[in-house]
Amino acid sequence: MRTADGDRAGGRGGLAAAAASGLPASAGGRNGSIPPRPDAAHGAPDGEEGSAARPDLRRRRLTVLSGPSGVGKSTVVAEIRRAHPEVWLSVSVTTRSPRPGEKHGVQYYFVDDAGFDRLVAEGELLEWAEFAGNRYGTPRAPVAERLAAGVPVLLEIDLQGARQVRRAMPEARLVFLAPPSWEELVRRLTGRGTEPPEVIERRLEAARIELAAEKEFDVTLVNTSVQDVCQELLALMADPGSD
Ligand SMILES: Nc1ncnc2c1ncn2[C@@H]1O[C@H](COP(=O)(O)OP(=O)(O)OP(=O)(O)O)[C@@H](O)[C@H]1O
Ligand SMILES: Nc1nc2c(ncn2[C@@H]2O[C@H](COP(=O)(O)O)[C@@H](O)[C@H]2O)c(=O)[nH]1
Repeated sequence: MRTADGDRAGGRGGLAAAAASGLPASAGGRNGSIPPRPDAAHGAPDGEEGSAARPDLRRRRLTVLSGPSGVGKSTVVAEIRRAHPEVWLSVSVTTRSPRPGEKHGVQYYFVDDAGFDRLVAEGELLEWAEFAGNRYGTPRAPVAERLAAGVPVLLEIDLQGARQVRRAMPEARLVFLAPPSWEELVRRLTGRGTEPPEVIERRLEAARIELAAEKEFDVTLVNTSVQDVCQELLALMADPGSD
């Protein structure tokens, strides 16, 4: 585990607005609808109602996992989904087409461009970014709901999204997943066999930028073993850290 300087500038982020927002019953997806916004009214998930003398541990329950395409983020997330139901994994919205085996509402909510535009216009996304020709975003309301309930939340998003989360919620812990080597990253991305060569090239271009941004993250985990990374990630999520 490589640990960067965890000190962060800036004040506490607010999610009060997030709690007041949610996804519409249907975002016009190509594969169906997105679940409706939760009905319940939720308090400020960033603990604004809490005492300054008693730090609200919910503030630190948001963990962001980023890293270059092909490093193994989805593999790690799938293992956590399988073995650790106590961790809530955000399901992103994307305009990318499903890969074989991917299911609407499990890996992603697959929407068309108009559906994504609508989510952006209505402020339904906590963050969003364009990556290698497709758009991806994190539905705001479900994250706010889980954080308000004190549930540990994990987002798997790209560097641009991680930067947006850092700005909006400085209390989030940002974890960078690094490959053992550049060669191994290329091997994994190519070996996955899900993208044509030109898309692999775009993703590797983005990977160079993402690798150069490792220092922006609080912690780096090197994905040599999926099991080890899962254990390290779960240990981080269980550790509220210091103020
Ligand atoms: N520790 C590991 N050792 C060897 N292979 C791995 C390891 N972790 C993941 N892989 C393999 O690497 C490939 C890429 O993994 P994965 O799809 O999880 O990457 P990703 O970071 O989610 O990529 P993307 O950002 O493009 O979605 C997969 O074929 C996966 O099985
Ligand atoms: N900013 C965001 N990035 C996201 C989100 N969901 C996934 N991603 C990232 O996109 C790339 C490509 O993913 P792939 O499934 O097409 O291989 C990868 O880095 C993901 O982490 C999101 O909601 N916001």
